[in-house]
Amino acid sequence: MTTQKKRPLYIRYAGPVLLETPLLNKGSAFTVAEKQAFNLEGLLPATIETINEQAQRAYQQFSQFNNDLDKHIYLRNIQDTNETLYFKLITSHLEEMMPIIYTPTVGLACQKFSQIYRRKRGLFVSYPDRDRIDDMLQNATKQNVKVIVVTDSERILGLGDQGIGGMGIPIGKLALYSACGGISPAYTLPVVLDVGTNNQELLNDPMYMGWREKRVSGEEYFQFVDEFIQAVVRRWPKALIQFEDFAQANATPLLKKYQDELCCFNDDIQGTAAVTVGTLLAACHAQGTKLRDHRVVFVGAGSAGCGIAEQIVAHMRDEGLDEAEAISQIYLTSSKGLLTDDMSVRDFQQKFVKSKAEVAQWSSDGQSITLLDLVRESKPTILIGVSGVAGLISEEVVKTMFASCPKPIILPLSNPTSKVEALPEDVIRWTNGQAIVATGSPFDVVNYEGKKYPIAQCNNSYIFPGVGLGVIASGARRVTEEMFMTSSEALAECSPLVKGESQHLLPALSDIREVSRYIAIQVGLKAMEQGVATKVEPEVLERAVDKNFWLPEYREYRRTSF
Ligand SMILES: NC(=O)c1ccc[n+]([C@@H]2O[C@H](COP(=O)([O-])OP(=O)(O)OC[C@H]3O[C@@H](n4cnc5c(N)ncnc54)[C@H](O)[C@@H]3O)[C@@H](O)[C@H]2O)c1
Ligand SMILES: O=C(O)C[C@H](O)C(=O)O
Ligand SMILES: [Mg+2]
Repeated sequence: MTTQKKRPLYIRYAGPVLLETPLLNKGSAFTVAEKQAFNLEGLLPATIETINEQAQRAYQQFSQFNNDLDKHIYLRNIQDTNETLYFKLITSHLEEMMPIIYTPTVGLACQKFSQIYRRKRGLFVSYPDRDRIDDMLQNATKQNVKVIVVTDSERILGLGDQGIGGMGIPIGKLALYSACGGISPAYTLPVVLDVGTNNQELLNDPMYMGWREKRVSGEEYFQFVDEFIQAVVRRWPKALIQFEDFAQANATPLLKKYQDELCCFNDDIQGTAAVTVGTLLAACHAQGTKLRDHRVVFVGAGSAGCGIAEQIVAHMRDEGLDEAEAISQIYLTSSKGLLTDDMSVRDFQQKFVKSKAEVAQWSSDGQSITLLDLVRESKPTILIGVSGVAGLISEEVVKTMFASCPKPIILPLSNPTSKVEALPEDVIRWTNGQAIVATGSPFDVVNYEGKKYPIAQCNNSYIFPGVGLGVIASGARRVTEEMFMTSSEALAECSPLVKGESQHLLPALSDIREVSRYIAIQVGLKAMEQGVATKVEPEVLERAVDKNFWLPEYREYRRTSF
């Protein structure tokens, strides 16, 4: 990545207001000349520090907290007072701090959102204020918004309905847009749509800060979301909108409604599919297999499960199977067992249901076909957990799979850590060290019989920052399925295992910015090929990626004349 000296910024704030503006505040790094020009004399200690010195102090303070939620609160406080320093700090310690600002700690921060609330960040768009959404967007502290992450908080990770507490997720995702995808925090806006909550604990909690009503649903809900979307289109017509952590019943309908009309995507459906297929492509490469050689069982048939299944089908087709053959190798289970044609299922699950007549004899109790029945009978080579339920991938399930598959690929992807379908160390032990394992939340290396097994974090955070950068740099007006497929392939190409560099399935976090840049260029090229980009020259795209890649360094300030 090339770094260029940035032009000075012309600033119209001064004095305490400048110090209270997180995008502009430099704290002890204001120079003598700036202190004079911006009425800061006397407001700061005498020593002028570099951003590295500031980050050193902040890291020392961070290290003094001994629980992750306190560390999270501390980092969020830096983010709300000095965004440049925040990104300097977290990008210098990404491996240590990503689990604090993002999954899994962000889950707890969402659950405790009203209790730990400190300062404003993002937009709270509440249902009772629905006739004033345009005004709210005018109030946003960011004027030139390029990426919005929006949630209605109904399915926060595997933790269910968190009311306005779900705001923690858009904040965390957008922090990664800047830290991993180089998108300036000046361009990002986290939004929570407050349509009430069905979480009775929150409704009973006197501290709860959201609209204290049951969730709005049905037509009124979709109309409200549409009012928000149309207001965004009026204010920032080119902004990329990422839908995040919507419940299963709304996630797919919203995506279908808007994906051909706006520049938008659903991260849980499409981002998750892309990172999972990227991980599977890397695993296949390690085994010398193709995706089309595999039989895949899903534990969970919701947004993530069906999104991944669709993209696996698309890749199997690219590898020569026809659609029906590809679908026949994929099995989805919900809490009622294998999806079969005698069940009532959602539209997006329909194509994956199996004929009950053909599989009825698989059932051991003559009724539903449980996960164990399915694994015993279908003999999968890949098992993917996206249920949000801890422990579903049991010892018996794994050992049954292993009995007919000597090199199983097992991905317990549910977040946060407390919801993981199986612990990696157990899976490694139950398969005598033969399984390839990746999880959604971060896990330590597993030591088994003297050997070390690194556990890849198969999380959509490997995908959305690069996709976002590619969309911005190419000026894409839509985010297509093919752009996501390209992002999976680009991620797999960056796998250290594929490159023969190490046993790691996915790249190290220390390389994530280079990986995002590579994904961005491939995604931008795909957008051009498909005619949805405004830039059309590959060299122009590469330059735009580098030009858009924001790095956390202070810029020189000059005073605007009023
Ligand atoms: N690693 C990642 O990047 C990533 C991305 C997206 C989602 N996820 C995780 O995946 C989980 C599910 O997300 P989603 O958006 O698909 O949710 P969802 O609510 O749309 O789907 C959950 C599915 O699990 C099924 N389920 C519930 N109990 C079950 C049981 N006992 N047996 C089998 N299936 C059961 C439900 O029927 C449903 O089909 C969450 O925990 C989320 O954190 C991880
Ligand atoms: O937020 C994450 O860590 C991944 C994913 O979007 C999820 O909902 O679990
Ligand atoms: Mg999510």
